[in-house]
Amino acid sequence: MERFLLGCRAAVQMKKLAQIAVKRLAEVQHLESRPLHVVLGNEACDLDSMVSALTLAFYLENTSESKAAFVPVLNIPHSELALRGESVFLLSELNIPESSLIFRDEIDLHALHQIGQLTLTLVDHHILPSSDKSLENAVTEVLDHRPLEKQYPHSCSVTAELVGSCNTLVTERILQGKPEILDWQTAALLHATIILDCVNMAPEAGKVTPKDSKYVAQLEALFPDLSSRSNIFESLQKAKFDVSGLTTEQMLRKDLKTISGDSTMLAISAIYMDLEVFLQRSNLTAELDSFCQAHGYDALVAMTITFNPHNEPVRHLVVFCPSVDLQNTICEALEYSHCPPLNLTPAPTPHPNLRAYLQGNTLASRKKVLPILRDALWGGNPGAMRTPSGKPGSEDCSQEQMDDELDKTINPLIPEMSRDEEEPVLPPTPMNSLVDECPLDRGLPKLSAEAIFEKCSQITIARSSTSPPQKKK
Ligand SMILES: Nc1ncnc2c1ncn2[C@@H]1O[C@H](COP(=O)(O)OP(=O)(O)OP(=O)(O)OP(=O)(O)O)[C@@H](O)[C@H]1O
Ligand SMILES: [Mn+2]
Ligand SMILES: [Mn+2]
Repeated sequence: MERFLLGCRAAVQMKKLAQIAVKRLAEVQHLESRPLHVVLGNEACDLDSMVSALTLAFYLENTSESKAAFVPVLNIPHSELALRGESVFLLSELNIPESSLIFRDEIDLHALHQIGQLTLTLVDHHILPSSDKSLENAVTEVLDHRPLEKQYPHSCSVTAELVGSCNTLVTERILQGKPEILDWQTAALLHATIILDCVNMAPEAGKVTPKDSKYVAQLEALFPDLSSRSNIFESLQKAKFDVSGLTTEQMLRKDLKTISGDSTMLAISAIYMDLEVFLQRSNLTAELDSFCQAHGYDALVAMTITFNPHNEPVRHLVVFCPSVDLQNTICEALEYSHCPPLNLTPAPTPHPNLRAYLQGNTLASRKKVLPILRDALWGGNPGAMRTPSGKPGSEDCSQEQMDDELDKTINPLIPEMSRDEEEPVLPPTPMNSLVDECPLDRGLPKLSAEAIFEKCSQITIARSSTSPPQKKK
């Protein structure tokens, strides 16, 4: 009897499995017929890029009439997520499994584009690196928070607004479009990212704008049990700046952008440590040299940032370049830049291939330094500078821009200086980085459409199964 009963059970189990398989097959076939609309962040894949891709794809999937399947793709290899401590921390705090995410080395965008199954929304950037140039005509939407450096056809919807965080623009889109889809987990992702990008909404950091503050307040009004801003900022900042255990190569890759001139490729890495500590790293020059050789970079600019006892940023610039001529071109461009002036003071270094400076203008982050370097690579004449679209970009600095720069540098020092109320305090004009080399040419995709479907359904399951997750103990 027992054998008979076990047989019945097996038959029923098999039946159930067969039904699931048929259902899955139907779903996959359905997906197979649905083109993919990928929401893609930038190649540095900082928290702003990751979260704006996740949340905008979520919004589009829940509101769009298009029959496309909307999928967020993190524009880095899966293996590189671990270098982004703040992202790993936030995903774990919000119970979003890393396995539910889709990374650039797990999906072949070019192959999908070739069979006409791809449309793209770019978030937190709007210029594709040369290795992705052929994807340009798949771009149907841009959502970015730096000045536009490239025109897209009218059929492409472009939102570019100089706010502190791209996620402010995503939050605005959701709250104006379909606020009811916003769940606690998605709100927490948006809220935390805007707070980190805007340095805890501190005006003296020069990032936050009225729109960032407005939407952080709206998220808090809708979800009063979101964590406190200082808790969020401190834990994300700590995770972001924790570079313990990273090799020099990993530190260089952790927050990297690249630009290219005629035949020159330059990497710019944000380094979250003090200059002195960085220069004392063992074998530094050899490490920098092999990093550049391995990736075909002709020079590397490391932008270090730490904080003094008053918690103010201290910035240094390090220029590594074996070619004396190119090193002089880069250093002169940085030293003589006036838009913005970097106020550089040379600092001692252990090696002739290395030049270092203390950067007096502590508001000038990579968004400001990158255009100076790009001009230098294009022959130092802003008019000659070419954005990837081949259009000359104007890097000339108008008088009011220079006054504006001066303003930004002086204002935080004299808080009582009245700000023109209706004039919103804009963050330093972030410039898009002309990423030339996509650091992701790592061979063919590993996921078929079914596996992508599997991942997407995991995301759905992960989302639907979570009420506001209890904070981890
Ligand atoms: N004033 C500050 N106080 C505390 N933390 C600060 C302050 N300014 C920056 N940070 C922290 O350092 C990280 C890097 O900031 P950044 O160098 O200004 O650059 P960014 O990442 O905001 O923007 P970029 O100019 O690099 O543009 P992208 O190329 O990244 O698009 C900040 O995240 C903050 O934690
Ligand atoms: Mn951003
Ligand atoms: Mn950055």
